[in-house]
Amino acid sequence: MADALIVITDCNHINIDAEKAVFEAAGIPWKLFQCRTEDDLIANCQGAVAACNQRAPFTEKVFAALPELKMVVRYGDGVDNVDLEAATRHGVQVCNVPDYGTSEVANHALAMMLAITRKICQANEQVREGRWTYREMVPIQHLSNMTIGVIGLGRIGLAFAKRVHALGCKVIGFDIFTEHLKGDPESSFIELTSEDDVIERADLLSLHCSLNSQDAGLMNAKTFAKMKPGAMFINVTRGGLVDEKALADALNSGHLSAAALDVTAKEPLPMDSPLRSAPNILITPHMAWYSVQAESNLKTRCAEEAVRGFRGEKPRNPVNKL
Ligand SMILES: NC(=O)c1ccc[n+]([C@@H]2O[C@H](COP(=O)([O-])OP(=O)(O)OC[C@H]3O[C@@H](n4cnc5c(N)ncnc54)[C@H](O)[C@@H]3O)[C@@H](O)[C@H]2O)c1
Ligand SMILES: O=C(O)[C@H](O)[C@H](O)COP(=O)(O)O
Repeated sequence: MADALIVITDCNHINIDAEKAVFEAAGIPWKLFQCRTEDDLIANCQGAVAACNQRAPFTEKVFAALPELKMVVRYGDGVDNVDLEAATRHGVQVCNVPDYGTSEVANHALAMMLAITRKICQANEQVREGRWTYREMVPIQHLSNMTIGVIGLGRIGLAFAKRVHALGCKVIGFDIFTEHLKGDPESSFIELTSEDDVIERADLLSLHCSLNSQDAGLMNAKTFAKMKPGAMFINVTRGGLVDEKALADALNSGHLSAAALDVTAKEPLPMDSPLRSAPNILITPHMAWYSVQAESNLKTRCAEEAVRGFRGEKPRNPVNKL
């Protein structure tokens, strides 16, 4: 039997100094791998009691092959790469690190909104190419004339809504749960309505809902067609929420005037993705969460949770109920 340890299953951060400090202070043996597949996880994680995980897929097959595993902690917020039902069946506690970078992601979505509404990237390209005129950028609308639609009003969606409200925009929103918003004076500026109404009335639609299997393809040819002609679209949440071919078609036809994505269905974005040749699209490499402080907060908290899992202590941020 392999010795008990904590594994980092995969991690593309600049370094793992924060985790190393936490594990060494706790006196717990640990190893770093760069697993991509189920088989990588099964081969490398024997003996692991707790795992820090970035993107590698924890599935039924993986849990069944790792009987000593008691906890998986995601480096991040979303847990869509972990089969929660399978984890629960195998008695594995899944945890995440919520709110390590809420303001970073909301700020990134806001930066994307300002860039696409003010046509900053096109203007920059044009100046570099030697042209000095605003004529190729017309029209640009006054921001406070815009209605911003927000789907998903959790931590990040709400933080984004507050930012755009401060700019004078009208905010309409939809969430499958709204209990936390009722009677909250800080979010009373949001007009809560149906998902369809948000999609149909928004001049700019921004997704902030978590990805559940039933939400896959939430934005598809049908829902993009419902959006106003000339509307804009932002997704900093998960690429799986969007049919990317349908988004490229909506941009190519001019039905949508612009889009900005921080996440794509497959990451890195495949070289043959139709999004690469679509017009008026801004794409960043799943970096909305990043700041020096958010990264350090994320890594330390992820490692501390894994130590609690290793020791059989109560987790701080459980996602599934055992
Ligand atoms: N790009 C990045 O770097 C980055 C960083 C952090 C988080 N994220 C993504 O952002 C998501 C949201 O993060 P959060 O901290 O705000 O989470 P959260 O749990 O606070 O909010 C998610 C909200 O979405 C709602 N929701 C779920 N399904 C929905 C649906 N079909 N329609 C409408 N609302 C729905 C939930 O009720 C909840 O209020 C995460 O799940 C993650 O996928 C991305
Ligand atoms: O660790 C990272 O690279 C990011 O924090 C992480 O992958 C982003 O995950 P999210 O918070 O979007 O679930």
